Amino acid sequence: MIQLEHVTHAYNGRVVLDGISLELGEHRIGLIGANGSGKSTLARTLNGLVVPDSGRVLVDGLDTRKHGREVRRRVGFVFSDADTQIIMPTVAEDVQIGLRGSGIGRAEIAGRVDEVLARHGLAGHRDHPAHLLSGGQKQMLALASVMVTEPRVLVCDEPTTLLDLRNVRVVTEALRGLEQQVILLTHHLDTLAGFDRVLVMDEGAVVFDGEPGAAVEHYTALMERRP
Ligand SMILES: Nc1ncnc2c1ncn2[C@@H]1O[C@H](COP(=O)(O)OP(=O)(O)OP(=O)(O)O)[C@@H](O)[C@H]1O
Repeated sequence: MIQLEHVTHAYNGRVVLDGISLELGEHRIGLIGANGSGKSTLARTLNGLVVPDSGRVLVDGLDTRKHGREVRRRVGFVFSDADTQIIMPTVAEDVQIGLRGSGIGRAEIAGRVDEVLARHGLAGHRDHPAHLLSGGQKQMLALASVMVTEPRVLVCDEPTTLLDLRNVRVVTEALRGLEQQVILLTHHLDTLAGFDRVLVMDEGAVVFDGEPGAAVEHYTALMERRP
């Protein structure tokens, strides 16, 4: 369970999160809203990448302000541009690096890497140069590299933005199949069908909180009213 209590954050004096309080317990939660409405900043507070100016974020009762490392072990983060997340030369090395310092033995690491690569459709690319993968494969690798650490929650910040339609489907299906809690930020509104809950953000506040169809309607109406 993730709890936000009166979370407020400003950049250069401009408030981008304005006193947000939420309890995030559902399996699949979507977060939508206009560019600049504060979605990424909110998402980054969930694993302590951003610590709010005031208020607090609790992950299983752990305050992100005090327990950043422990929180990041529980809350994995996938970015929209996989290139910024892939850091090692080969596919297997990139997955493996997430387990460095975990105290897990070599044989178990190798087994976990193989299993995660297979689950993400990358078994045949084990020793491939990571930078030569297609955009969709890179996003699956970024996902695999986070999933190997077995987070309890996965926050995905527009993971399909740079992908073609086929790969949007591949990544969306992969996210749907996860047992973990998934919090998905997206401008691809149709990927939220079947989600348990969708939040709409506008100007630093959550302005709608409900089921996907109603949330998309609310967001569409909001955008149509904009000059
Ligand atoms: N590190 C930063 N320094 C200064 N301003 C920032 C920083 N990060 C975000 N902002 C500003 O905060 C506001 C909210 O940005 P944020 O990225 O949270 O919005 P978003 O809803 O995720 O937008 P998008 O849909 O475009 O990704 C924007 O005006 C942005 O320019």
